[in-house]
Amino acid sequence: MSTDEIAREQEYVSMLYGRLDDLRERTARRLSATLREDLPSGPGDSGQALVERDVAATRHTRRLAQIDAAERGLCFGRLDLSDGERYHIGRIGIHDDTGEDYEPLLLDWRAPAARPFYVATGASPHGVQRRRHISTTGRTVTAISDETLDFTSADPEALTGEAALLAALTAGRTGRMSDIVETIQAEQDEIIRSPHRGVLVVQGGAGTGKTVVALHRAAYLLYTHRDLLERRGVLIVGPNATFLRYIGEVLPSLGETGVLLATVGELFPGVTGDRPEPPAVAEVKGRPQMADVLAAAVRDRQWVPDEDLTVVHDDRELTLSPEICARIREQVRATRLLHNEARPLVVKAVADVLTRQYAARLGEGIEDGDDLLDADDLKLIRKEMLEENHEVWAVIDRLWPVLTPQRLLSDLFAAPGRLAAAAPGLPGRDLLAREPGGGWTAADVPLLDEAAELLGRDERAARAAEAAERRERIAYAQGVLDISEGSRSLDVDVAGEAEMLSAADVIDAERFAERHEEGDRRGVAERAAADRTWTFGHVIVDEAQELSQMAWRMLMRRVPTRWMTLVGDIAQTGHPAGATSWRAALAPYVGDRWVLRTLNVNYRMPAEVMDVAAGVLTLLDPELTVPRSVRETGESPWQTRTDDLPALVAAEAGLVGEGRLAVLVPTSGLGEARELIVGDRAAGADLGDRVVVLDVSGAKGLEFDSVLVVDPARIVAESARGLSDLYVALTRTTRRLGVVHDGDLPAPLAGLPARP
Ligand SMILES: Nc1ncnc2c1ncn2[C@@H]1O[C@H](COP(=O)(O)OP(=O)(O)OP(=O)(O)O)[C@@H](O)[C@H]1O
Repeated sequence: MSTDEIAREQEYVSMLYGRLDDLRERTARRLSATLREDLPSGPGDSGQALVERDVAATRHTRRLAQIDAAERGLCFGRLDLSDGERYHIGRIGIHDDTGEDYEPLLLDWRAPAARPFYVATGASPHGVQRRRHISTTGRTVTAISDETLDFTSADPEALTGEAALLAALTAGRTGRMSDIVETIQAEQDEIIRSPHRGVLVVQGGAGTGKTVVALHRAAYLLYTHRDLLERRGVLIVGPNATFLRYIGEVLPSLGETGVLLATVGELFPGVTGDRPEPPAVAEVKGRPQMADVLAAAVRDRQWVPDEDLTVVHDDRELTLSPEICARIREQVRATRLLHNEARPLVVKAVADVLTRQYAARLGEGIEDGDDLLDADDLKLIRKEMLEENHEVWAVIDRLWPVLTPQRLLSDLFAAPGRLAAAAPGLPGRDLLAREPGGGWTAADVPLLDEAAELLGRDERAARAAEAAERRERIAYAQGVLDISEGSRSLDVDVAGEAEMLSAADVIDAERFAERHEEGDRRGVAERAAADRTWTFGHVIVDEAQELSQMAWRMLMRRVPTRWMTLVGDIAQTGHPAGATSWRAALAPYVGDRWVLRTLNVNYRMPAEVMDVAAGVLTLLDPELTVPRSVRETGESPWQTRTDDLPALVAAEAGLVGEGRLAVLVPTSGLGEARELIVGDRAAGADLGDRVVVLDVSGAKGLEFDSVLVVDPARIVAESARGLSDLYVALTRTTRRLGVVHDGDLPAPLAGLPARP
């Protein structure tokens, strides 16, 4: 490329950076003006004004974040169209606001007009004559590469911007995923921009870009449907916390914040499902039958005694017979109210029975005793009974206890009798037995969510919690007013200051607290994370094949519109409760109403590694398509037997220089391997480190410059879906692959050459 051409692009790119600087400065000025704005002091106005000011400040802050995120690689492409038009493509849109026409100077990559940059081919040029990739370092243009689109280049398998793509794919890994806006491929673009408003399933082999495509789809949808999605939020579900950290920077680098990233174990507010548990137990908990088990467990807590229950009120013994208890239970159940919501009816029914009995006792032996008390007297007796008699409440609590999801579940797991009653025919039921306490597992979380659905709100507790929260807010507001009052007295020596009204003069703590309630200032993601009943605008699930049926039920409740993007690979299912077919996993929720897209090009592994992984894939399922690699490295995967793993690891780490090395070991040997290699059983999972030691489930979705797979035969033998785990392990590398064993190699690895 001629230096003149680079100089011309440099001029344009410098102009764009100049505009970006202007934009940044203007937005920062707007933000500070908004924050300095005086609020009206009239009592009725300031609440609304405060909310409006917050909305404007949030908008400016977000815009500033987007501008900052666009600094690196602001402009990366140019389209020359056959009609003579020319567009530069970049991370955000910039318009010429000095002229009348508001000409686009830079097209946001997500704008419809930018699409040909990703999808135009010789066979289908979309009006494009030339596509140019512009590389920059800082604000300096360092290279330009052009593709001319004509029918002589009509290869259907052609890659878009091959040089730029290969440069991205061969770059060393950093332990963090990067965005791919500069090199999105046509098959990926189709998914990112899909207009489908229901369930979109993206099936793709290892390394086909499912994760990165899902994240860019989130950015695209936020751009295209900003109003809706900023209000309702976008949820991205990933397989584990390490993975969420790995992908955590992609959306911020595209200027998008405020998306909630969570694992299934984090979707029940107030609980973190991170207690370890054997896969066989998680499998039982993930079965769809658990929904019936929980429903039965709730019914089981609605008790009818075998014998009379007695309570003493005012020295008189009152009884509730089993028949009366059964009748109350049937009548209350017939209302079909949820358990906690129905409890006030039980309270009322029990109190009525006991009050009538008590009144009858009072009247015993007195002529016309039945009519001794009028309705008001009965009301008073009932009130006293409920306010003062703990025995009455103890009986109600036995007949129909207030249940939290946590209490229902821990009581169920702790009592074999309760388990047997709720799950009479459930194979593997005994595996569920567990002492109370000790935290929750990821598989417990969908069960807690299901239980919350079955139990409903305990109105009294909810009102008490709301009242407590309100008292706290008022106390806080009082504190704020006290401070403003205090600081005023410090400032009075300024002339005329004493005449100024302070907040405390015009508003009391309670009203001040109310104002703060009006606009909940937390971001959408934060509010959604704290609210179990929040429903999202869009939900993206990565490694979706790993979700159990109970987890699907929970997720579906979070997105009643079913607008979801599910990405995964059926061949990589490792969890024993995970999916073996998309159809089976989704049928209960959407029937056949879902759309499938596949990704077939493997961007991660070189062909040499893919060849080895393909052997495992074919064994797993001969029907599955082997993804096509886009490059070769000339480095063959190898195998070795060694007693000195640390020395091997050190040698391999030396070969990848600044890159990342992962040692993947069987789960049962994880602590031992970490001790051996990094000197600490609890360390070795920090992706910022040059060497990490993980088991296969911990490496799901991640990638490294080099991978050592240790004891593959044990990896296969140990896990529920052994070959799938081996496939995952072999497909984590972008460059080098070594297999370490003690003489026992799974068949597809038997032909590997010895370590050079
Ligand atoms: N168009 C692209 N341009 C540059 N890099 C890409 C492109 N598509 C994918 N990649 C890179 O390929 C690698 C694999 O992508 P990703 O992790 O999204 O694949 P995956 O299908 O989720 O893999 P797996 O299922 O094996 O975890 C990543 O490094 C990603 O950045």
